[in-house]
Parts: sequence; structure tokens; C-alpha cells
Amino acid sequence: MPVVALALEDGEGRWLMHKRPKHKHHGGLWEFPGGKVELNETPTNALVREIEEELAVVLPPDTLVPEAFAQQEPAKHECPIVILLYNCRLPGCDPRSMEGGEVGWFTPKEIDALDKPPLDQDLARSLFAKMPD
Ligand SMILES: Nc1nc2c([nH]c(=O)n2[C@@H]2O[C@H](COP(=O)(O)OP(=O)(O)OP(=O)(O)O)[C@@H](O)[C@H]2O)c(=O)[nH]1
Repeated sequence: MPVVALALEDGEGRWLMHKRPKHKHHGGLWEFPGGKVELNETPTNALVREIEEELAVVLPPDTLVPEAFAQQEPAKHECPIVILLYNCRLPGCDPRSMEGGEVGWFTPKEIDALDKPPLDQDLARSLFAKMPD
């Protein structure tokens, strides 16, 4: 199952993370916002849709840059997922959590310390490994 996620940067060295609502799978953990790609959607169309639903931000598609991906071990799950992470620099945008979670802006060091689902841990490592300290 393809899932898309967003590494949204505020232009000042902080990235947006979303805390999943308690009642959901991985509830209470911090993830890069996003969601499942539906049938007949491209990954970027899915990301624009998910971010508008989840954060009330309309992403200009040409600001999305493919950054990294992470996948589960197929044996452990009935429906293994792969998450495609896109980077986007959008200074001045004002995301609001629309589906019962929380959002916050964090430095790479702060994101490293957040409790995250396994694939978001991998994505954060890939994203920040490419950046100078
Ligand atoms: N971000 C993230 N999602 C993961 C990981 N492992 C895993 O199974 N998932 C699952 O991948 C799916 C991501 O899609 P989603 O964010 O649209 O899911 P959701 O539960 O909010 O929406 P839904 O109500 O449509 O199922 C979720 O079912 C989530 O639990 C992981 O490591 N990181």
C-alpha cells in the first residue's frame, strides 16, 4: 500500500510534525503528515489532497520535491506499506490540525527525540542525514 508524507519546512530550520489522534493505529505518535494514496491518484495528487484535509493547507504541486522512502518488511504485515516522503519549503503557511491530532514545528534534534512510528523514524534519519549540522 503506497502512503505519502510531507516534510514541510518553515524556512527557519524547523519541520512540521503531526501527532496522531489517540484512537488511531500508532495513536499518540508523531509522524510526517500525509496518508494513503487512493486508486487512480498520483502520489503528489494524494499528498495535496491529504494535506488539505488534515492541515487546511493547499500545497502548490510544483513545490513538492521527492526526498526519501521507507518500507516495511513484507513478512510482518498482511499489507506492507511503502511511504514516499516529499520535501516542501513553504515559509509563512499556517497549518491547523483538522482531524483531531496536534501539530508542531520542530528542529531535527527535537524530531529525533519525538516518539514516532517505525517508518517515520527511518524517514527522519534519511531526511536529516543529508543536511549539514
Ligand atoms: N506514518 C506511518 N504510518 C504507518 C507506519 N506503519 C503503518 O502501518 N502505518 C500505517 O499507514 C497508514 C497511513 O495512512 P493514514 O495516515 O491515511 O491512515 P489513517 O489511519 O490516518 O487513515 P484511515 O482512517 O483512512 O485509515 C495508517 O494506517 C498507519 O497506521 C509508520 O511507520 N508510519
